[in-house]
Amino acid sequence: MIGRLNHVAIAVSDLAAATATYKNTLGAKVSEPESLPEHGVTVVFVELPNAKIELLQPLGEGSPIAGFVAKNPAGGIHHLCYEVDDILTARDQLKAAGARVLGDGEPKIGAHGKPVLFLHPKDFNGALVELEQA
Ligand SMILES: C[C@@H](C(=O)O)C(=O)SCCNC(=O)CCNC(=O)[C@H](O)C(C)(C)COP(=O)(O)OP(=O)(O)OC[C@H]1O[C@@H](n2cnc3c(N)ncnc32)[C@H](O)[C@@H]1OP(=O)(O)O
Ligand SMILES: [Co+2]
Repeated sequence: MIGRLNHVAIAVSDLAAATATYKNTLGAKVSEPESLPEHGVTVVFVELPNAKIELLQPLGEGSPIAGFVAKNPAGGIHHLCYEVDDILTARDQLKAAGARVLGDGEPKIGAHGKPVLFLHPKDFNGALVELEQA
């Protein structure tokens, strides 16, 4: 069902500092920051030849990553995003298999303008999974 790895997300408390590390120390190509209030995050994408790294900073009240950043003040790997051909078919198969789809179960438009869903980390070996429609 899952296809390409789209991105690995790293949650941080200081997005500007993390962006500078990727740009200046690791020599990567980085995007401008983008605020996504409906996701409670501000994101910067690091463009690698074969995938992206998504740097995330909490945005606003009730950010879904606030607890994670509080527990990991130095930052930490937050989720893996896999591409799927049809997000609703994937969701329904995963629900039937007993996986917990987070939120209200309806896809939201993600950072790339495509529908995304999240799956509970405890159902996937401790790793939060994002699905993005290819
Ligand atoms: C823009 C978009 C895009 O790319 O297009 C994005 O990525 S937006 C990216 C931001 N949006 C999301 O992450 C949306 C989906 N995420 C969520 O709904 C939330 O982050 C949850 C996954 C439910 C976790 O929320 P929260 O930490 O507040 O809940 P909690 O404290 O009850 O945590 C429940 C248990 O899960 C663990 N836990 C929490 N976050 C985790 C993570 N990222 N990876 C692995 N485990 C994690 C906690 O340590 C705890 O374990 P113990 O019980 O063992 O202590
Ligand atoms: Co993501």
